[in-house]
Amino acid sequence: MAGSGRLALGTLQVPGWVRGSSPAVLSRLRDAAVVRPGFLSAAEEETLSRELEPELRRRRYEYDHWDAAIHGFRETEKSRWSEASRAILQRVQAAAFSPGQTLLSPVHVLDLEPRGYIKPHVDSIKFCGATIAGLSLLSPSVMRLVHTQEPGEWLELLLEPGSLYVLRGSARYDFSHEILRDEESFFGARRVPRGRRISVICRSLPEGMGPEEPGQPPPAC
Ligand SMILES: O=C(O)CCC(=O)C(=O)O
Ligand SMILES: [Fe+2]
Ligand SMILES: [Mn+2]
Repeated sequence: MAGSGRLALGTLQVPGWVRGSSPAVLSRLRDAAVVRPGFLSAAEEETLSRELEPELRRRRYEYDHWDAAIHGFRETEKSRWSEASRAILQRVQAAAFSPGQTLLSPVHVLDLEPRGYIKPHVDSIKFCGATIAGLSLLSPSVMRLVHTQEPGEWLELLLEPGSLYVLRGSARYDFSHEILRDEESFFGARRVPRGRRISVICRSLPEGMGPEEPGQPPPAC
């Protein structure tokens, strides 16, 4: 629907950037899988990509063995940020996490090349808490969530550059998430051509884990 960006499904208002297998799933995950398009201003997108580019460029894209979750990527765990980027990350924290949640302190930065993609996985419950929040830069992509016990239950999120997504609770624990490869990158009938995509991902620590002893998150966390 032009203008409102929302589609009425019965009484349920579904934003134009979320699709699901049924109104029941959409309704159930309404607060658990959230996308905020345009969360970043153009200037903020520029701030982040400018800061990340030199660090990422030093690394090589990896094409891991057959069972790895992520293909065609390079990544870094970043602890030191410019003041401007810290302000952006503070906004992510305020928008996605509750005051009681402690965040994993290095922020995960993932650079997917145009052919790169992420296979379905659930982030390790040992190292990551109930909330995952990600900023997308450069290229749009489609994130698909599939229920781990009921494969007919799914949700798709359209992640435009500058958007923020949040997965929490059931969307984080009961559904796998993946980023579709270019050949499969459709949001319904709409083709979403994949270019290089950078994501900046904040995660809460598992409950009961203090910030001093976060352990070493595995690469797929
Ligand atoms: O790139 C993203 O937004 C998600 C990355 C992801 O799923 C992970 O690193 O576990
Ligand atoms: Fe993940
Ligand atoms: Mn990861």
